[in-house]
Amino acid sequence: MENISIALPKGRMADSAITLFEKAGIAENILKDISRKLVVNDHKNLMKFMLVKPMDVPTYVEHGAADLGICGKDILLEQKKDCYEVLDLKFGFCKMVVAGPKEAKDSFLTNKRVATKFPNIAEEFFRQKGENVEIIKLNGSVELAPIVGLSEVIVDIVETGNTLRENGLIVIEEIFPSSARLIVNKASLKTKSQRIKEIIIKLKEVVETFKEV
Ligand SMILES: Nc1ncnc2c1ncn2[C@@H]1O[C@H](COP(=O)(O)OP(=O)(O)OP(=O)(O)O)[C@@H](O)[C@H]1O
Ligand SMILES: O=P(O)(O)OC[C@H]1O[C@H](OP(=O)(O)OP(=O)(O)O)[C@H](O)[C@@H]1O
Repeated sequence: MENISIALPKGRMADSAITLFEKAGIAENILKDISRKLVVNDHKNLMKFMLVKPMDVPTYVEHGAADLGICGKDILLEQKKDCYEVLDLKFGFCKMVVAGPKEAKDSFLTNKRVATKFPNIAEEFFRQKGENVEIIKLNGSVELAPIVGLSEVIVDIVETGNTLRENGLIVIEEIFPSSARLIVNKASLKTKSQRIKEIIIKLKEVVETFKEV
């Protein structure tokens, strides 16, 4: 039987991703060992789990350092890496939006400045609308940008809307909904086809069971 390696996202998606594999019976108890250790081997099931930054998951999978990975649809659309997206895992729900102060909704600005962690998504969104914008790449706390005059609007993730509210911003336009996805290395799907398909089927069963509850 071949060894299978899986890149899981650190951060807010980690618990749900780990629980999913445990519920599917793919990894038993092994994942509780993940704390500061970045790779955990389940020798019994010939599985290797690695914990990486969410933004790095597609890189590990594209290069084949991981056969499978879990990350948000937002990251897949931003990076457009060369791997297969095979399953919507139905957690990590959020929305990609354009947001800003109320005034920004009503005014049409030329050469608007857009602060974002997602420069490619933002660029493509405004290009399709025929709007000329300047993209300002940030790595976090994006809601600060319009407050301090770094940008007129932002393109960012919204879930509860609390961060926008607390910073006096509103949603101006929705771009797309996002949730966690299972991705697969293209070559692995051919060379380790049987094991990978078994894993996909087991995860799908868990995802569908949760949906019915
Ligand atoms: N507020 C949120 N609520 C629900 N899902 C979110 C939220 N923010 C982000 N997500 C989803 O979870 C994924 C991982 O987000 P997380 O904040 O853990 O990592 P990150 O954005 O790369 O930040 P960091 O730089 O802190 O690692 C995102 O790609 C997105 O799909
Ligand atoms: O609608 P809410 O439920 O308030 O969630 C939205 C916030 O969550 C994410 O930020 P994160 O917590 O990842 O921090 P960051 O600013 O460092 O990216 C996102 O970028 C928003 O800022």
